[in-house]
Amino acid sequence: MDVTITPSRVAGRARAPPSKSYTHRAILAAGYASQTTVRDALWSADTKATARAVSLFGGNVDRDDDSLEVEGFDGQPGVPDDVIDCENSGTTMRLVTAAAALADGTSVLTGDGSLRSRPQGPLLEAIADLDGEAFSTRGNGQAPLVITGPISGTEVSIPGDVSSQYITALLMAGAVTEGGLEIDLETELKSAPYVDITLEVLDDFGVEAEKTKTGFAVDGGQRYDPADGEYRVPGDFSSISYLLAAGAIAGDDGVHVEGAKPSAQGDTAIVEIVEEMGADVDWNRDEGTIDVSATDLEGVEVSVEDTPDLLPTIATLGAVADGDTRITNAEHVRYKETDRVSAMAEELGKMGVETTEEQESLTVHGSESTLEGAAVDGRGDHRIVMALALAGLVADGETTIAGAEHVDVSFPNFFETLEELGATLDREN
Ligand SMILES: O=C(O)C1=C[C@@H](OP(=O)(O)O)[C@@H](O)[C@H](O)C1
Ligand SMILES: C=C(OP(=O)(O)O)C(=O)O
Repeated sequence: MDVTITPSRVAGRARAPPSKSYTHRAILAAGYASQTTVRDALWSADTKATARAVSLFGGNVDRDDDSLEVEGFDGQPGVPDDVIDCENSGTTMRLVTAAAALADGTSVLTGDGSLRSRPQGPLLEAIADLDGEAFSTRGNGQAPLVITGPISGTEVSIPGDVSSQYITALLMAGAVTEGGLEIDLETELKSAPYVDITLEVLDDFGVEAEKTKTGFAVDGGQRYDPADGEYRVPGDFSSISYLLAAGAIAGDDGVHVEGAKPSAQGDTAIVEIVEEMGADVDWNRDEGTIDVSATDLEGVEVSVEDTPDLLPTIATLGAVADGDTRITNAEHVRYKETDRVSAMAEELGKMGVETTEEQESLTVHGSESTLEGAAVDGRGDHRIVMALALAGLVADGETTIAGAEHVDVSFPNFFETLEELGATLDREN
């Protein structure tokens, strides 16, 4: 689907969708448990992939409005009777790989072209070190993956600078092994707040896991058992970043965002970033609301070491701001649905924005006057689509984004939400 954005101002109320990261973990944790109601779940292409995996392991997920009724496989995944298709979801592939290593037999995982080009090697090696069998059919550390369990080892080391999802995966699976797992980090950990999210969800499901001097540890033989059989998902700050950015660049009369209660998400940093760039921002943490309105923005320097998913949003904010916006510690942002560092440099380039790209950083040389409407490519990546849509709000002339349907990965009603805020859009199939 192509979406064409006509330059527009935005105003009014918008609700953030529930967190994708928390929903994935809640669905899989509920899979490890016996029976759980997951409330306010995000039902998107990616979280559906995790739900399908839970079903293939012998559980069942039923949707009832915004709640999911999850019948778990009670700590012991069965051998799937079909290939597990993780589609576009890195989180699903990593978390499910470690779950598959608990089954007494073989599981096969695959995904779409983007997911089949992302790195899985360190997790495969970890499973092999734990006495499971794990290989990439092409021998290149990428899916399709073949995993045979059960694992039996208790100590493993893994790099922390490729994906934190490997650690999340091992912690979630390690809790139901016999001997538990000690995970040593071979490098510094990037995307660290995502492991904090995991520890928070584990705790809410009654599972103990901890940070150690050298990494993380989880005892085995634990039961996933949330209080009252229920878990509630908070709002998604990566998604909120687009709403705040829309308000900061085009919200003269203010945008009011709901669903923004504090949680372990590193991407809450977007509130400070937008404020530092000069927007008027007021976050009422108790109510879970953020009010933002547009002013002239100025370039900033931001490290995305902990917050890789904010890069596309910050790049667009930087394009509109006056002066340079330097986004640093961004190498791991190249291993996402697409290489987002290059994707944002090239697509903003089509809109007349100058950037300087280095292996670990992106500098956007901004100024609102330079943004020109253009035909751009969302690269099959939900975050690139949404960040380019924001640029389209303030460009000179129309911006057409190809592949706009990919917002269904994390923010299925993104374009409806923009329209409700007053943006003028045209969809073409
Ligand atoms: O665990 C998670 O929910 C996620 C972790 C991050 O990935 P990496 O740990 O691979 O950087 C993030 O980019 C992704 O969108 C979601
Ligand atoms: C990178 C992302 O997700 P995943 O790793 O689950 O594909 C994302 O949502 O930006």
